[in-house]
Amino acid sequence: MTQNIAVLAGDGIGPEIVNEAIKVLNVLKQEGLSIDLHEGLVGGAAYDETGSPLPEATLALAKQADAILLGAVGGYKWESLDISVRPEKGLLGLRSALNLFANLRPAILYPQLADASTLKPDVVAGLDLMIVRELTGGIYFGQPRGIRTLDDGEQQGFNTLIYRESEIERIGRVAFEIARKRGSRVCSVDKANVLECTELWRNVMTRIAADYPDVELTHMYVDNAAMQLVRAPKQFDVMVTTNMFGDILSDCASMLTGSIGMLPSASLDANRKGMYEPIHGSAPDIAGENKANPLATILSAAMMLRYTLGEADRADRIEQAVSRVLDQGLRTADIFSEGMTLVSTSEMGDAVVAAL
Ligand SMILES: NC(=O)C1=CN([C@@H]2O[C@H](COP(=O)(O)OP(=O)(O)OC[C@H]3O[C@@H](n4cnc5c(N)ncnc54)[C@H](O)[C@@H]3O)[C@@H](O)[C@H]2O)C=CC1
Ligand SMILES: CC(C)CC(=O)C(=O)O
Ligand SMILES: [Mg+2]
Repeated sequence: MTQNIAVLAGDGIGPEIVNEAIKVLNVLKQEGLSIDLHEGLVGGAAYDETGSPLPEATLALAKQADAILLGAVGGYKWESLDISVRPEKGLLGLRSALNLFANLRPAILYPQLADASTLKPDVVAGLDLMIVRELTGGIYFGQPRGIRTLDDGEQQGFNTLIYRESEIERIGRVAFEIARKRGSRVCSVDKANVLECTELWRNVMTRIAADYPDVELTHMYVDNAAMQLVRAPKQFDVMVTTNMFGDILSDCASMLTGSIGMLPSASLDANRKGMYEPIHGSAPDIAGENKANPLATILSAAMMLRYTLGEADRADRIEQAVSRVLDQGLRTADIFSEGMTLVSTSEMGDAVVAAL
């Protein structure tokens, strides 16, 4: 049966990087992968065209699709309108509407990129950690929120960090299940010494750990976790954490692998329907220059094949093709080092296609 993929390229470098992932998917399609790609508008591009960053047509397309491939949203032009990423709008609206609560962000060091990592080669060699980030709750969604004017005329900004036990439990179980297939260790990251909401997070993680006696659970405060990530990242197997902590820690972890342009992600609902996107944003500072790294998006397409489309072998092949291209010494600017060959976004995509 043909599976339908909604392709939402978005803004900034979004269309450039998604274009390269589409090239890769089209090669697989030509050799028998049964998928149809359907493009839709999201973010600033959608706002300019329709007046909404998440038009009804896009939401319907995403809901009907078997999987979604997304580039990135946002940019200077739309920042003041806060339209592209806020809850109920744009990207966060999409994640919420589709109940994509489980965000998997693997940080894997390709050995060829050891010299691009911000850490010393012996500290990162063999790095393979999975950040499991809660994606539809926490402070990015909590109510009340806003900016209000106080009686004395001063403005006050406020947000709410809020989690129900059931929200914590379901993301915790995702992390434990993933750990079972990996190194059997979960580190739950919170700020339970200061924030009651994450004290509950810690309690729930401890409670459900009893159902996974084969998995070791540890807890770590987020400030220490940030430090440990850049000190000795190989101590971690699976990290599970809240929406905002996971957002920040995954950007941090990306640099251990050489660049934020290397980290893919899967955002899954309870049935493993998913949206797949690089962890980075729309990079307006380099948009339109054909120099963004498309590998995170290509690797996100591989995750889509593995997690939602049931095509693990083809996912493996994409990952192997990426590895081969790195073996050839091809590097976009963000992962470039002396002696390597500097390539553009589209040249990198072409090279992955050739390696396939
Ligand atoms: N998932 C999404 O759609 C996200 C959207 N955003 C939005 O993106 C816009 C820019 O946000 P920033 O904070 O600048 O974060 P960003 O991730 O877009 O960029 C941060 C830095 O990383 C670089 N970078 C990012 N992706 C790259 C790639 N593939 N290859 C090479 N270099 C890359 C950029 O050039 C920039 O210097 C904002 O409007 C923000 O709201 C930010 C994060 C995620
Ligand atoms: C709208 C933001 C929460 C997007 C982001 O930074 C991310 O998902 O990594
Ligand atoms: Mg982020």
